[in-house]
Amino acid sequence: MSHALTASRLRFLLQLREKYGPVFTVHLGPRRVVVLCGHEAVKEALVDHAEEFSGRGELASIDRNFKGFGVALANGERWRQLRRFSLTALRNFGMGKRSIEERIQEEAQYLLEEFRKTREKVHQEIDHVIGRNRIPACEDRMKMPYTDAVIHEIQRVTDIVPMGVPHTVIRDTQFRGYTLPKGTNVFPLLGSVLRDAKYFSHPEEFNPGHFLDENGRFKKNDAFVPFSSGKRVCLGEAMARMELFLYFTTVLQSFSLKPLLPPKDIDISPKVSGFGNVPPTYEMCLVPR
Ligand code: HEM
Repeated sequence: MSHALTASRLRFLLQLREKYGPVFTVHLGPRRVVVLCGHEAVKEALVDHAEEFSGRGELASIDRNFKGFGVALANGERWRQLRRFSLTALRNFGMGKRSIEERIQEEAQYLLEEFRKTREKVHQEIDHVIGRNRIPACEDRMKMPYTDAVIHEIQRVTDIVPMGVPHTVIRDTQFRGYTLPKGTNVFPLLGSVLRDAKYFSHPEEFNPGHFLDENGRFKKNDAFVPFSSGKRVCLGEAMARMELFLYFTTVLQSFSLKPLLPPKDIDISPKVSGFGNVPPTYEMCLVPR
């Protein structure tokens, strides 16, 4: 089992889902892991049973360094206090900007080809709402449903944390007729939610229409969970979403993005795919508009 998981973990787990349904158990060596697939199972666990599923599971590759410290990997009272403290700190100081900008740059490049098709409409919306004479502001987002939908779709398709970050149940928990003993690890497969065919009409395609109604207004989608959900939901979500918006509109206000290769020759498959999807690097031209 662990060999198959190393080779292509996510694909393998999704194959098991075909056979066993959206909730099943795998054994990773001595470790029992309950895997959750699709919007309904993930929401039922992380939101409807938020408290029980709020523990952080094991992440061998980084546990060695963190040793249970740090808000993302801590549990129990330490986690509660760190989370409260970090939220307040983020609100007060607006931290985390640099790291998020780096991620945004990667995502923007990853989607270059698909983005080409939608670029014109984003440019039009920017020119109409913001113009060329001032820098974009947070409030503009509400008036720019198409751009907002494009950014949502980029996050959905790039799917940067496809297997979620492991959780544990903090006490014995009844879930869909199963008993999960306290401490059972849980993988919420966020990628399977972001491509849940019940919630996205063309899950494998890049289509901003997934987030627009027939009148072109922004349409929320419950299965949009790149930041996960429930008590462990990404602490930086609000900041990251604002940064994404400001970064994209600021770049596209002044530039057109041009790939160096014909779009059909650009390989957008991730360079590494495990807990994170790491996009390949690209070269492109920023042409002043
Ligand atoms: C596009 C950018 C980002 C994405 C897609 C993302 C995604 C995620 C995901 C999937 C989780 C795991 C949630 C879970 O356990 O179910 C997470 C946790 C977390 N994220 Fe983010 N994140 C992003 C940016 C940020 C930023 C900018 C910050 C800090 C300012 C941040 C801070 C955290 C922290 C502290 C946790 C752990 C929360 C906890 O365990 O209680 N993230 N993020």
